[in-house]
Amino acid sequence: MENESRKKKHLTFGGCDTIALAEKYGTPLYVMDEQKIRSKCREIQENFLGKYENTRAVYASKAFLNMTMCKIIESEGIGLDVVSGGELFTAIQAGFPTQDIIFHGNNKSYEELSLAVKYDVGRVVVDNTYELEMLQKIAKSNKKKVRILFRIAPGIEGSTHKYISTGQKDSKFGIPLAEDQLNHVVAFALKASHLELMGFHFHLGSQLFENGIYVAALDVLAKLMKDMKERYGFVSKELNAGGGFGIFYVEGDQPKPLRYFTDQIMEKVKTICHEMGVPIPQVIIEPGRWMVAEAGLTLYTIGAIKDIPGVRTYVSVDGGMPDNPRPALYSAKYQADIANKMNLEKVQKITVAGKCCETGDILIWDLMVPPVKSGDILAVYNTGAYNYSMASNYNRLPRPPVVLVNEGIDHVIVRRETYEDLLHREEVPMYLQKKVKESSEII
Ligand SMILES: Cc1ncc(COP(=O)(O)O)c(C=O)c1O
Ligand SMILES: N[C@@H](CCCC[NH3+])C(=O)O
Repeated sequence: MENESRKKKHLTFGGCDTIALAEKYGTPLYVMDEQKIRSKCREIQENFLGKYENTRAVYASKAFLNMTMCKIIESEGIGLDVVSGGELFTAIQAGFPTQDIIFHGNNKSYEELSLAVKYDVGRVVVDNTYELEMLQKIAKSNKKKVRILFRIAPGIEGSTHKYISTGQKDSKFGIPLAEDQLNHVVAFALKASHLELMGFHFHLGSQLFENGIYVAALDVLAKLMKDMKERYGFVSKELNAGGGFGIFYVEGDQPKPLRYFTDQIMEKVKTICHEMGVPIPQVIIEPGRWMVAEAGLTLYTIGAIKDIPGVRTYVSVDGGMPDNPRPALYSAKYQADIANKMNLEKVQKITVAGKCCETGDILIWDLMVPPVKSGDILAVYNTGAYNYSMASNYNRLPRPPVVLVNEGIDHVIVRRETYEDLLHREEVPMYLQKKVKESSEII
């Protein structure tokens, strides 16, 4: 009976009572639902990998990465996109098959590329000439042949926040569509003894809802592929259309099923190849947010409540911009509920503030909730992407743990940071450690 009433009042997630999770692990707490991640993987299998021949999907691990996530992704037959030595190291430590890893980034270092070459990463997506020349040298000294794609900047802009738009001409990512630059890199790669050019890549941006921009970018790529075929006889074996598929955060967001994007991409690629008289290359997608955002929930405890009559009610939680910098960075919006009052009517408008010394540390403006009290638990939805992975220790706040829930069972996959962790890498120079002289020594 008591269980039933808890169930009615409490939010459940991944088969777990969120209030019980908050009591067990404390707050703030990231909760990830394994089944939700796996169902996205299955959607990819059914609507893309299983539907079209010669296709590949990699998960953009910058959205949410740890060794457990590597294991889940590997078990679902999906590859991994990494953008740094740290992400690559995590995947290697988790035993992820390195041939299924694609390495991205606009400024990969010598050390990062060396790690990629040493561990036989499947593809390196080369972003610029500097990297191209360095990679050839590293591959040569390791006596290995590295398979590469070129990332191009197609000059196509999606409708999203400008900080997460990447396909436009004026972008730090990708090789510009300038004939001399393109010819230079392609000619270099085709001659390079230790590189094998497989094709091209673009990534238009994040939280995108329209498939038309993928088609427009493929039109740009078609022209490039024709030029390269005519000039060098080079025919792309691979074409990577990036990620960016949008998800639902708040009213107004209109997410589409994966096939809305992938069917259109495949149809366009087929048409282009038919017109060019070349075989259809392997088509690759790299979703990040779409795979994990909805699988995540963040739990907070409500502390101070400040009512400014006639203005607004600030309700402060025990986390904020360090565990979710997205509202401060991109004016991102979220929905939330009071997890211990799910059966009550929403009659009060509040603004959810974080606990940092920043006026901009506001998680949600104007949220309708039931009458709220200090000690209530706030659950913020769809925080699975770019929250844990972008978390910081601002104001010396220890980062929250990540608990994986799966049909009623919970496991800690990342433990909570401690104050000791915060001091872990610190050293005080010897000269500052000297004690102040005793007064008897001075006089
Ligand atoms: C190269 C590349 N691929 C894939 C992604 C994944 O993007 P999203 O999380 O929006 O799917 C990103 C991030 O924007 C990216 O930079
Ligand atoms: N960090 C961004 C997404 C960046 C995607 C990578 N290029 C976000 O939270 O929306």
